[in-house]
Amino acid sequence: MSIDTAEPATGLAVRASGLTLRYGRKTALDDVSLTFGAGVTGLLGPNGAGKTTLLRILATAATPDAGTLRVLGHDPLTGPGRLAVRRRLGYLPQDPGFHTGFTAFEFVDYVAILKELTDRRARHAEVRRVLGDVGLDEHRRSRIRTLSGGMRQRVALAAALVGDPGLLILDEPTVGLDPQQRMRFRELFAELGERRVVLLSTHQTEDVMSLCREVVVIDRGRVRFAGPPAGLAALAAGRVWTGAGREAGALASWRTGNGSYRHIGDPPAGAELLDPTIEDGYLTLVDTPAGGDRG
Ligand SMILES: Nc1ncnc2c1ncn2[C@@H]1O[C@H](COP(=O)(O)OP(=O)(O)OP(=O)(O)O)[C@@H](O)[C@H]1O
Repeated sequence: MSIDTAEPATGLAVRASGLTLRYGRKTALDDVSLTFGAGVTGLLGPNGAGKTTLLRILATAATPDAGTLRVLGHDPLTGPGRLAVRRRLGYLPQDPGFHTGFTAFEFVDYVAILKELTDRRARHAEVRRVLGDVGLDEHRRSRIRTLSGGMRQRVALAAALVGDPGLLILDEPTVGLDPQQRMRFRELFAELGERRVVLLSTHQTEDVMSLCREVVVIDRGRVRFAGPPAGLAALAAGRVWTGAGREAGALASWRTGNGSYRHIGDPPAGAELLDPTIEDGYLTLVDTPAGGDRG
């Protein structure tokens, strides 16, 4: 795929090598190397894994203690490189820091001004376009403080989409959304990923399955997996089975809707094996308490 945001020689949009970031004694990212290009890349990992820290570095909101980085062909660790990346970036942070007295329109317009959209008419048309894309056109005059959590999330996404940036970095964009909206957002992200670079962190393995070309799993600051979603599921091949009751030796076990149990780990001889999902692959990678029961 030819995309104006990727490096012509490699087709890659982001190349990170040896990224390390410490908060005091806590190492949040530990020698992280990864590359990705156009399309939607998912970032999975347990709470505290380092996802937000990594996204903040890629979005030029944090500086690593060590490592090298190329984003859209620029080095964001230099002043000019940082500016060039920021001009082509849409970032949805975990905590967008709204001015809650603003209306949805005013907030997105404010972000559009910061993004250097100077022509008023064209800017307002762009603000209406992105509010429409996230299904908020009717609520554009509502003050943010009066909107629900899911609607605020949509305002934040609209702000990230302003100016049609070549690189979108989205920190848990579907959190707090109802199933209909989540579906709608998946469609939107898939469409954006056709001609843009989209990196999104999520706890939803369904998002990854339905959307992502590549998935990166991080745990305790380190990359544990990088590859296509099917490759993540394949990690659990031969390690998922079903049975009538609990199994103490399983890595994780849970009761499913039909009353049977699904287990991950080393199956006993003669076990009825199941096709693994991405979630199964993920659970074999990240630490789960032995015999962990997810209800
Ligand atoms: N400003 C900070 N000061 C100290 N420690 C921090 C700070 N920010 C993050 N951390 C720690 O760094 C680690 C990585 O945090 P990060 O927010 O990147 O994880 P995450 O994968 O995004 O988690 P979650 O899924 O819960 O959002 C965690 O142990 C966290 O407690």
